[in-house]
Amino acid sequence: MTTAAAGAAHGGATGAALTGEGLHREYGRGAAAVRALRGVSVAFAPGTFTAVMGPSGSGKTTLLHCLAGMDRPSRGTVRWGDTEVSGLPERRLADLRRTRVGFVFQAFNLMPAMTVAQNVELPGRLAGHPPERARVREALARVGLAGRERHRPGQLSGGQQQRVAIARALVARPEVLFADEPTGALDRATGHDILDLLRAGVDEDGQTCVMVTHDPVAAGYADRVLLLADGVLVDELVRPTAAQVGERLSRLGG
Ligand SMILES: Nc1ncnc2c1ncn2[C@@H]1O[C@H](COP(=O)(O)OP(=O)(O)OP(=O)(O)O)[C@@H](O)[C@H]1O
Repeated sequence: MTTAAAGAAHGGATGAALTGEGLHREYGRGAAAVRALRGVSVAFAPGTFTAVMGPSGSGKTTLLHCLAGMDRPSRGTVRWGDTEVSGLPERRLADLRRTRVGFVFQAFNLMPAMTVAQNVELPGRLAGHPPERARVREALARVGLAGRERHRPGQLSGGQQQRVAIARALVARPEVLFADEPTGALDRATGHDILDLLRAGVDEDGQTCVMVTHDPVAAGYADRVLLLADGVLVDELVRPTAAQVGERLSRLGG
């Protein structure tokens, strides 16, 4: 399957892999209320890599969590392909989340007492659907960790641990991979390896990837950069250089 065909297979009627429409997210009430998102509408085409940037507190993580079904918008809708997920009951949402989206965090969030293979299997096992051994091996090979199945996270470098986390996120073959500062805990060279890996997933497998980052160089790996300020989408840059991103970001005070 070509990248375009793989991507199209993941899209909904609108052609988008993921859409957020009129997203608002308020925390707290009354005078103490924080309006983290104030009407964000955005669509992500299948097989594209998008970076979300903006000053600290602009709502990047809140947006990612709402789009990934880890948090619920106060208003607005989220769709994965054609499926509207923002109004689903928690259990149904949890089931869908397990198969349709993957999430990678800055802190790799691996279980130190478990082997690499057990970590990759864990989300499926907890949900009562452990992935087949061959799938786990394949996911680890895809991130360059073939043969490391029996190692413990503590025996791996930070970059290798993040690769395990990516394999864990990809083993269920999700339509969208979300990453929140995936290189934030890594040195620059290791960070580039991880970004190369995310980029290859998009180019070679048709993966749709949405990544929050503070780093203009990391954003330079994306096809598109969304800029948030004060809970509002203020700009969109297509295939920007790191210098363009840095310049635009500094104008926003980021
Ligand atoms: N659980 C919460 N309760 C109350 N306020 C929250 C909560 N989570 C986030 N906020 C507030 O919502 C706003 C947006 O936060 P968010 O973490 O989405 O921003 P961000 O752009 O990801 O920030 P950073 O770059 O610093 O990680 C901030 O003002 C934050 O303090």
